[in-house]
Amino acid sequence: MTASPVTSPALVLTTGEPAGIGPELALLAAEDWQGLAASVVAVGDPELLEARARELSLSVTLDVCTPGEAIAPAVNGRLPVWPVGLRAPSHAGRLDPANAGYVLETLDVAIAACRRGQADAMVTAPLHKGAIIEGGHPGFTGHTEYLRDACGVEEVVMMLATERDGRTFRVALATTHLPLQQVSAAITPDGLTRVIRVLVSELQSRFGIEAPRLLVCGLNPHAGEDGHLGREEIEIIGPALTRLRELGIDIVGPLPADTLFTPRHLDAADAVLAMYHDQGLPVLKYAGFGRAANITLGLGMVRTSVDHGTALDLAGSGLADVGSLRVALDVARQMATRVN
Ligand SMILES: NC(=O)c1ccc[n+]([C@@H]2O[C@H](COP(=O)([O-])OP(=O)(O)OC[C@H]3O[C@@H](n4cnc5c(N)ncnc54)[C@H](O)[C@@H]3O)[C@@H](O)[C@H]2O)c1
Ligand SMILES: N[C@H](C(=O)O)[C@H](O)COP(=O)(O)O
Repeated sequence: MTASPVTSPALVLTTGEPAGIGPELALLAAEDWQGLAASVVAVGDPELLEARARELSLSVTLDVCTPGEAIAPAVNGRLPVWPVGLRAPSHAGRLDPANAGYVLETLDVAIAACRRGQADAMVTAPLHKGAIIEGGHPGFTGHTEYLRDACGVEEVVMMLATERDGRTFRVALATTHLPLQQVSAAITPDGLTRVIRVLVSELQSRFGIEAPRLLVCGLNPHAGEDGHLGREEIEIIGPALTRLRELGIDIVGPLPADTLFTPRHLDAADAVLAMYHDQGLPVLKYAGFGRAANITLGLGMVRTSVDHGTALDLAGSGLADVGSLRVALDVARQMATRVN
């Protein structure tokens, strides 16, 4: 059955780590939605949000409502909220792992709303992974993996996107949140094949790119220097890409990562696949920090997030930049408008 396009999607926005900048960014976005053609509801503790609005003299009225009510179109100066109660009092800049369950509950509420079709997309403000782990969830590594498990899918892909010289610059990751020491072992032919299939399929269905061209990074310096500086390119990455090319996927690589991120290569590509977090994301964030969105592909629903973390050093100061949250909201709106 062909899905019908949604013209003004409903977005559910989780407000993230309560001691971080997430709550104030949700309020800042709501002060002026900048014409966002969507309905939006935030998920979080209303008293916390009220307190942050007061402390920062933000002119936002909270409308506390329940998930039973329809999500209302975004109106400047108003923030509808589905209430979730803090587990412990929260102070800007001071983490308390006792609130780990609160943060995860906000995610569960948003996931449930998307899965039952009440929301068309979820947008997440930053959480603090360490606080969740210390709060009794030792296996937690990030939204991406939590959402993968909650949605019951085998593979998801983290992709960050920003605008660069009038084009969209996208960087996806073959591996996400794991120690560097474990990266090489985590790169397998099957894993790479699954990641690239998800990436290609979602670039087609969610972004309307009929035949995406991918650039794939090598893992080692100079893509292994013909095996003299590492053999993953010869034994794992290269053969996996060859098989995918035989299936008709347009892939270039493995290329040396140090020179892949130059206009000559990037201008002809729809996305870059980096082998690990800090191979790809520093480049993307250098190009567009504060103007990028983090997108989880392969969930069967739309999820976007900001390009930054909890910024505990800025929480409560009013100095945090709301730019990336605005981009994350708008990318979610666009994705939910294209496919639902
Ligand atoms: N989407 C997410 O949930 C997400 C994304 C990235 C990091 N994190 C988590 O956030 C926590 C802190 O991570 P970190 O310290 O590496 O990165 P961070 O992004 O919180 O902070 C890095 C630097 O960027 C600045 N910064 C961040 N957001 C900003 C904003 N909106 N405006 C202006 N300056 C901003 C901070 O002040 C700090 O100097 C970690 O637990 C990390 O895992 C979460
Ligand atoms: N890797 C992300 C970044 O650097 O922006 C960040 O840690 C958030 O990841 P999740 O969306 O999985 O929490």
